[in-house]
Amino acid sequence: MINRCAIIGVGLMGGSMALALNERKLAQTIVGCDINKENIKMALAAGAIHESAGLEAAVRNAELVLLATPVGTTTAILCEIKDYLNPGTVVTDMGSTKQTVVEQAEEIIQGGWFVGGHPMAGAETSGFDGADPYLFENAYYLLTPTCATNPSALNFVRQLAEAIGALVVEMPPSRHDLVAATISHLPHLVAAALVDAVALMPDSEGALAFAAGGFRDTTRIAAGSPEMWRDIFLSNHVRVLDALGFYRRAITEMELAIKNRDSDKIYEILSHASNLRKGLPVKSKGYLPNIYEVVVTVPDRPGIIAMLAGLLGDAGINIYEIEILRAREGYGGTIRIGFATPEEQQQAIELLQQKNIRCRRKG
Ligand SMILES: NC(=O)C1=CN([C@@H]2O[C@H](COP(=O)(O)OP(=O)(O)OC[C@H]3O[C@@H](n4cnc5c(N)ncnc54)[C@H](O)[C@@H]3O)[C@@H](O)[C@H]2O)C=CC1
Ligand SMILES: O=C(O)C(=O)Cc1ccc(O)cc1
Repeated sequence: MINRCAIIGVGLMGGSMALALNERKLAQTIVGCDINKENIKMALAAGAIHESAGLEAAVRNAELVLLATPVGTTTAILCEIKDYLNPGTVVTDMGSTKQTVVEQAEEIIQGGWFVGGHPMAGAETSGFDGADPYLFENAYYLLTPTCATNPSALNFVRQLAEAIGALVVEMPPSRHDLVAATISHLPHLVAAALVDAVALMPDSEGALAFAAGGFRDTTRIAAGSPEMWRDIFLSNHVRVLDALGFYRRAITEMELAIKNRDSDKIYEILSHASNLRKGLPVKSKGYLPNIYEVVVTVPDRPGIIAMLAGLLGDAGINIYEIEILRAREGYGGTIRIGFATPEEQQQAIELLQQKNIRCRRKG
């Protein structure tokens, strides 16, 4: 158990970490530090942090200092706290970019006690309000040690990430930044550009209102914090521009195929992408195995979800996840239920059919 853990920035990520540490009783005292008093208030009220303090008081005697602020603030915060750390205090961050941050952190925090970290889980919301103790469950947690990293510090952070349910993968900071640029930063850039593209359309007013699921799915992340994403693009500008180059190549190939009315080429590009996309695990979080889904159509009645859950629960069938796909008020809706095994999926279908509930296997 960690005696005293300081979390700088108790927004979505720092708040989730605080909740996760408490949930698993991994830290005796968690002290939060944040310039946003609202987030501190919420974190204290939720019992996520036990105390709040300014930077100096927060990190004094802490065994672990965890930075969860926008990446543009990391270096300045490290400079401000470095003189108040005990020898051997482990310092880690949760920022989305690594190379520059790690280079600078290793200059500031001597002895290899800084370990770069990046949990590959999150949301488009920010602030403590959206914090979730299970955010890191089954998520990849990337660590970016270098030859300067102290092995005990690395081990400490690895064990912590594993203890909150994450799967740790180590990679060099430069590799991290290229991977993150391609699978995370570029998608954000594209999502933002897609939303802005609508505004470029002649007579665009009102067009957004017609957006169906596809537009919503591809642009969800565009609602993310502009401050956080500005810092990410600035900090990882080299790799983001590389990723943009890959994207430009893909777009140009498609543009040419459409210009040439090249039906085979368009089909080839789309089916290549479709196959790659279908190969992703159903859950957005990395390494989870497939889940086995059943789609249920039910009338719109109060208590209908409780009825479904009760029916399955009484039969000992565990619901792994549940989502309302569509609903028409007063009529009915479609609900997707996920199970961990094909056996449970089959049992659920048989049970629901016995009760004359419309359902089908998905996928
Ligand atoms: N949002 C996401 O999905 C993910 C974010 N990250 C990274 O985690 C870090 C935190 O992001 P979020 O928690 O989403 O942002 P957030 O906006 O929810 O929380 C950041 C918190 O840091 C505080 N803060 C800012 N400057 C500060 C300073 N100088 N001193 C003390 N507190 C300060 C803010 O007031 C805020 O409460 C960022 O570096 C981001 O790149 C990493 C993975 C996922
Ligand atoms: O909202 C989502 O789906 C995300 O992908 C969140 C996210 C944002 C930034 C990161 O560095 C990692 C994950």
